[in-house]
Amino acid sequence: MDKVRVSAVSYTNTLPFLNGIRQSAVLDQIELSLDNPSVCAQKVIDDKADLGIIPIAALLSLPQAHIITDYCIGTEGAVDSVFIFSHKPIEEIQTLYLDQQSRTSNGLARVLLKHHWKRQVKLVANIDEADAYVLIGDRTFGKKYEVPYVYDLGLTWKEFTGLPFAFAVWVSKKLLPEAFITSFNEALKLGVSHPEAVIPGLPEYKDFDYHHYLTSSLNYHLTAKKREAIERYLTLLKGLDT
Ligand SMILES: C=C(O[C@@H]1C=C(C(=O)O)C=C[C@H]1O)C(=O)O
Repeated sequence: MDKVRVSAVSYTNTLPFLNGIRQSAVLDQIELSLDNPSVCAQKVIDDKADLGIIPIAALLSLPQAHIITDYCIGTEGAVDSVFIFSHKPIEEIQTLYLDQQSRTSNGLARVLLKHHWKRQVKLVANIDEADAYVLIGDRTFGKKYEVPYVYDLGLTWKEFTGLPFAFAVWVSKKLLPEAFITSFNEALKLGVSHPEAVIPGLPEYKDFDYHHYLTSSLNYHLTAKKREAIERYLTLLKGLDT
């Protein structure tokens, strides 16, 4: 079998998965690249990767997608790395700047603004012109104490729907061999069973607790409730364009 080209997210949230993969024999069967989430999605869409952990928003562009593992980048509430940061209270914002590295959270911000906060905002191409902006991943670490108004989108989704959330799932366009899928899933299982193992050596951020982030804020299990959340989110996202 040719090596399976895998695109994984280059953020701290994915390190537990990578740790499991690196301890597994499946490592020899893959060619790994690390990309921001938007690029992960594009690589799978363009057949430049066979498997990726891709933003769920991109599932709308991948009708033939197979979600192939029991794991995701998810949360049961506050995720602590997906935010709308704002100069004003959310009730007053008129303009929003989206994160160029994100697909899911950009959509989530738009869904929540419309349906939860009942706001109509204009998307702007320049962050300096925006009342508020979406930011995801490591670039948010420690920043929530520096910005006047901060909205955690995992928490807001939970308040809106009562559901947990999955931001990204492992997806292939073509069905991969069963034996490979089993080994890959086992490797991920190993990695997420000790998420705190990746902490030593990570850069420190003021006011940011990796242990809490990796073991409590993030939740890697793709449960039935998270699958329900994905369906709900995709329906709401599709409705935004009509
Ligand atoms: C929790 C996160 O989940 C992510 C958010 C994504 C998105 O908005 O498209 C995609 C993958 C994940 O990295 C995060 O990046 O902080």
